[in-house]
Amino acid sequence: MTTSTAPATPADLAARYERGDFLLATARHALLASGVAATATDTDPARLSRALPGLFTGSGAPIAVGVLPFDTSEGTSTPGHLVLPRTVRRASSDRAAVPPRTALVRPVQVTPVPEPEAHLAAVRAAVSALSDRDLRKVVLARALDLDFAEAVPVADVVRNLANGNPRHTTYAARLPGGRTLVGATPELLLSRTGGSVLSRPHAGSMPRSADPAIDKAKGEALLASEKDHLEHAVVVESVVEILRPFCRVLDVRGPELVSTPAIWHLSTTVTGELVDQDVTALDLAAALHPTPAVCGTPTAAARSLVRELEPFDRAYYAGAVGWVDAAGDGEWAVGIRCAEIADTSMRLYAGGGIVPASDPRTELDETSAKFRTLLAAMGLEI
Ligand SMILES: C=C(O[C@H]1C=CC=C(C(=O)O)[C@@H]1O)C(=O)O
Repeated sequence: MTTSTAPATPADLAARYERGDFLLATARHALLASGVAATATDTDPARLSRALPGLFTGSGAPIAVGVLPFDTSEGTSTPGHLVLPRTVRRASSDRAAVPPRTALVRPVQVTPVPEPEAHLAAVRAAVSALSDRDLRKVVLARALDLDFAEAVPVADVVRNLANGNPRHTTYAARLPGGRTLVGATPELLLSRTGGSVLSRPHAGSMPRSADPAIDKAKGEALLASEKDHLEHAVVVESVVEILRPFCRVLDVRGPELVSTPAIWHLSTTVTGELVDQDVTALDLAAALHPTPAVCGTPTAAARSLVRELEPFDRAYYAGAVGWVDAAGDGEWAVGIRCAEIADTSMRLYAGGGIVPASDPRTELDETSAKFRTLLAAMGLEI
């Protein structure tokens, strides 16, 4: 195992990413992991975590990187997947910088899954199910399949994501079976640095506008929206409730208005001090996941409704992407604004929180805006 200290900027690392590597990068810090010293694959994140000390010792790698799927409940078929890499490069910088952009070929076919009309029907069904089944919130997603005449240039997509989303976390992770998950997420599930934990739940959205005055008004409308504050509060309550037993102090600040290039969001910052230093970043991420930002409340009933209403398996969309080291420190991002790439095709995912006051058309438009993160990286407007 080598940990490179050669000077590099986060932009250099994003530019050096190659298909098969693991990347977690903002314009100010980045981690690039390459090669495979060992892997661990398990549907139970707790078992993955318990296996880690032995894997660290056996492989000599002091860090594990990887993904958790959306569905981590008993009986799920999509496993969490960790890689103990051979090489890890890290970079941080006071000056934000991004790798250059590359022009990409256009897809030969674009297929929404389901069709927009069917998503509208699913949102209506979800709103009814909320009261019938006593749910406070459920997150419903749709997908967009892009087919190309040639292999998708994964590394170029990743560089374009980093170029277009410098304030957010661009990620790429190899999945079991050789596919690649790529995305640029604004949402931090959990980081642990020594005794300090940090979570930045996001929920409540409003598509942005190219017109500055309209854009500003949209942000203000989100900040004033009772429906979005409710959607957001459900997530913060869950994060706080789950972190509280692990932390001796917990500080909650927010919600505040934040933005990606495509969307306004409500975001809250939760910080805490760990009681027990043996609890790792992966343990905490597994305890929090799936938050109501990607699933709903109560979790099990919301997950059942997601399975009933979405015509696809989410796999790693709305999962978690990150790393944990032998000391227990680590960072796990929420796996949204992403696509799964398999050779000549890619599936984009976008979801939104549904509460009793949700309007189906607004929800459809919100998912269209969320697709823009990946579409912009592909140089597409659809
Ligand atoms: C589930 C997604 O976004 C979540 C994160 C931020 C805002 C959200 C919302 O307003 O619905 C979602 O909870 C997604 O982008 O696919």
